[in-house]
Amino acid sequence: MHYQIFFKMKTKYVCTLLSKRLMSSVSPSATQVQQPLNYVRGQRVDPSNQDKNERFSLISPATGEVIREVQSSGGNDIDQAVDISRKALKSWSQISAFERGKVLRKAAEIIRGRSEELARTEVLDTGKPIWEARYDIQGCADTIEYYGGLAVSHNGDFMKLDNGCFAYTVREPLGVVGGIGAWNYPFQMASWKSSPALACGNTMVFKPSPLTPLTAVMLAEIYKEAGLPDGCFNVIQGETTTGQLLSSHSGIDKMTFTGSVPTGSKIMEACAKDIKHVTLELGGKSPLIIFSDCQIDNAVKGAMLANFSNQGQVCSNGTRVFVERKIVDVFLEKLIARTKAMVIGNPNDENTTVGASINKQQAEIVLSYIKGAKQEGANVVYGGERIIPQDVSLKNGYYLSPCILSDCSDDMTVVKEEVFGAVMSVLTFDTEEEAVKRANNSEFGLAGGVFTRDLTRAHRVAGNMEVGSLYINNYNVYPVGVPFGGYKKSGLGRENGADTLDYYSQIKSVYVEMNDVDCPY
Ligand SMILES: NC(=O)C1=CN([C@@H]2O[C@H](COP(=O)(O)OP(=O)(O)OC[C@H]3O[C@@H](n4cnc5c(N)ncnc54)[C@H](O)[C@@H]3O)[C@@H](O)[C@H]2O)C=CC1
Ligand SMILES: C[N+](C)(C)CCCC(=O)O
Repeated sequence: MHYQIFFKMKTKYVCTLLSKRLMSSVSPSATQVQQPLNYVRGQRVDPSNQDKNERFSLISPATGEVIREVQSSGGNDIDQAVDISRKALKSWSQISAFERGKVLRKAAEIIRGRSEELARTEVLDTGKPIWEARYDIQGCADTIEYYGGLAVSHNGDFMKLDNGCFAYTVREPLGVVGGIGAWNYPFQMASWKSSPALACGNTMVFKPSPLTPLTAVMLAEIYKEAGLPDGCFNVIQGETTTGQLLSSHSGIDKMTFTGSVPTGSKIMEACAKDIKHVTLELGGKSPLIIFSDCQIDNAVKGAMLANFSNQGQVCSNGTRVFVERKIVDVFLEKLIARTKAMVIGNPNDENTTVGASINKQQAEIVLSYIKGAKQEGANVVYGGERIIPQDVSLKNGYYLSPCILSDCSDDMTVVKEEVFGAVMSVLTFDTEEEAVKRANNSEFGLAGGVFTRDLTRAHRVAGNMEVGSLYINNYNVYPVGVPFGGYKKSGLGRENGADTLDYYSQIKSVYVEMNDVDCPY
């Protein structure tokens, strides 16, 4: 479902479904949040890691409060989770794809039934507005259902050869998959990685980001309730060391990762030792080209979707907004007016459109990019400041007003590097050729967009852009089934589409001789 449609539904949904009483009854309870967060052999467990000092604090982005301490998983925990996944692989990989698909489809149904609780927990972890969290959870149910349906269709081929001989191919699972997620879409990362992996008959050990540990383990419980045998999906919590131990573990056959380019590169390096398969969904600095013949209000909305969802913490964000010079003034005027109307505040409030940054450190990175941009000559035409909401309980959260920078140039740091916050750089151009050339002048290639009414131009630009996902007259929509992943340094492999199943399986070719062996010896 598109964001816009979701926005329209939001008001109705709020009025009819979400009385305050219902909201509190589905919010994560303190007891639930305090439960063990590792999940191994079909149950929540605390890590056995002997070093009790290896722990981290879970902090609510909305309030800055410490919610709990989480102990990191160590080598023993990972050995155990990998071992259990290996044992579970034997039977799970032998079950028919139809039966595997049924489990996934059932899990999707359970997610829909628990969506409000999942969304509220995601808000607690991430600080994103509740309507965005609902949208994410709903999308995850769709993805899991989609792979549940697709499981049966992922088959091999048959090849007729000479003299009655033939060959066939079988799609087999890779084995035990290690997954590592980032903090901006925690439930989505666990779902997008586990569902195609499980559909192909793999088992998985998943490590969420230490900033957002709460919902992956809920997914594990949902899978169990849906009939997934114990040991097929395990969750371990931890920081960098735990991630390193997982990605370098010799019992892992494939790593799938979402996060920053430097970490992705380290994971790929760790995988090289054992020639592990790897999927990397990394960062971006995506371009959005707005031509003067566009429907301008749509272009403004598209630029906002490309920059301001999830506090700007989205890998595919179109942060380099190239606007044709003759419409830049009117574009900025409309953009500022709409951005001013955004509501910054408590992510659990229905009307909030800008929640909290994930933490102080990330907010400071964002503010320092804005400061640097000013020093390099950009003009802050709106936002880019820390806002302390009136609600005193939120005073320790990091709330930033969405920032619009004009007068940007391609050589500015803010225009070259991934900021991972709501900072839109507006650049001007005169010709299509120039815009495309400048858009492609980046080490990243995750996504891009074009707004124009000229269909020929739209498709020509789409063809010329060096990106994995291209939007014509919209931005940042992710319908299930449409592959997502990057060109260049933005990654390897694809998620969310049918092709994804190829990245979680390998082909075995079987040759069948129907005659006597013809041998020259
Ligand atoms: N493009 C994207 O999708 C994302 C980009 N980022 C960018 O990355 C910056 C840093 O944020 P982080 O959360 O620290 O991202 P990160 O990429 O360093 O971490 C992501 C995940 O990898 C794990 N990890 C870290 N180092 C590892 C290693 N050497 N081996 C294995 N696993 C490892 C982390 O524990 C986490 O689960 C942000 O400021 C942002 O700019 C962050 C999240 C997502
Ligand atoms: C699919 N999407 C863009 C919503 C999330 C992908 C991961 C990321 O932003 O880090």
